[in-house]
Amino acid sequence: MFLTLSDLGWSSQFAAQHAAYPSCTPFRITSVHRDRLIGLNPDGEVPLLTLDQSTGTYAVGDWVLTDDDKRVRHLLDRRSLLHRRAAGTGAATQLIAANVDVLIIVSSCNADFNLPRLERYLALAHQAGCYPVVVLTKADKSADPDSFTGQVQSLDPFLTVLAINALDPAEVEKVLSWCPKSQTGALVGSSGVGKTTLANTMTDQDLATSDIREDDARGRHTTTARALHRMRNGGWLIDTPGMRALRLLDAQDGIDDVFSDLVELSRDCRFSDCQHSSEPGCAVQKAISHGTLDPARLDRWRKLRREDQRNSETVAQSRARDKAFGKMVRGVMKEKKLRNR
Ligand SMILES: Nc1nc2c(ncn2[C@@H]2O[C@H](COP(=O)(O)OP(=O)(O)OP(=O)(O)O)[C@@H](O)[C@H]2O)c(=O)[nH]1
Ligand SMILES: [Zn+2]
Repeated sequence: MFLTLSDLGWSSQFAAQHAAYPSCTPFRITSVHRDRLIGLNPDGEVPLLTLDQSTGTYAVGDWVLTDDDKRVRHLLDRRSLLHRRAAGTGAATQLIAANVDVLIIVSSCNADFNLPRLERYLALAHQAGCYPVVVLTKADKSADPDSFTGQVQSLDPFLTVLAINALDPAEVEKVLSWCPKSQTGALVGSSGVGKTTLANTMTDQDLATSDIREDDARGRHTTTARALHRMRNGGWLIDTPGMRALRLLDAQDGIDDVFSDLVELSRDCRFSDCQHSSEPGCAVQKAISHGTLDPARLDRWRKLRREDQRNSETVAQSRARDKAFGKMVRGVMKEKKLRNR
């Protein structure tokens, strides 16, 4: 199949950056490995090397410019970026995907349905710069799917919300229409909500078995998961293990976008640092007492902001917090011992 650069998501924004380095060749990154990248362009898919042999600053979906030896010379400015805190270790961030146009937030019309979780993903989409589309799967199993879409729509009347049966290609068309030809989508959501089912229907493939076999630097066969998949309609779908474990990071602005009604309200509070609990002149509490604001929404806003602050702490900050906590615990133990004497 012949693909042009624009089929791959190339746009005037990238072309303008390429113009400064006309002798370089553009590639879209389809997977990132420890020592090399895999790039795709109209001539096919090839391994690319970076100048310092590290790949941590690149993400699937990135556009890069290479020299004639297939070495990456330039990383083009991203339209959007999804990242997360690296698992287990301190505060290092891990890039998950770049240049994602549409973040498909998947939940289902059953026990998984959970508004706070949807708000978290919406904040993530806003922060990353992606257009959010909420897809509620298993509509065929629910007696009243409209009640679920209604709840999501109550978060934001302009939000795109689709309730579908992810196994039915005709219904999945509705999702595809929000991620048309040459646009890039990514799926997020909890385990079991139907991401794999949806991804398979969108790509007409069995993604679980679409790994690529290639020879690594030492000539061994390795099997790696392909991360950028072409969809039925000519769009692209990014599916990586990291995508499935996204947490909020530095998402203050994204959270405030999702809770813009609360941000607006708090501008009317008497104190600029109002915590909206029992301060006099609090516009948020006033809205709650007038019944125009659901107090649960205020709780969810607070909780998300706390979660984001905690995830965005630097290593030094989290050590200081642990140290302070240890000190507090030791103090309590000491006091207890003294009392028990
Ligand atoms: N009836 C019905 N079943 C669905 C639908 N979507 C998913 N399923 C079923 O739900 C189960 C879980 O779906 P998966 O696609 O594996 O879920 P997942 O989100 O990929 O889960 P992880 O792989 O754990 O992340 C499978 O048995 C699917 O066949 C739907 O819209 N309708
Ligand atoms: Zn207030």
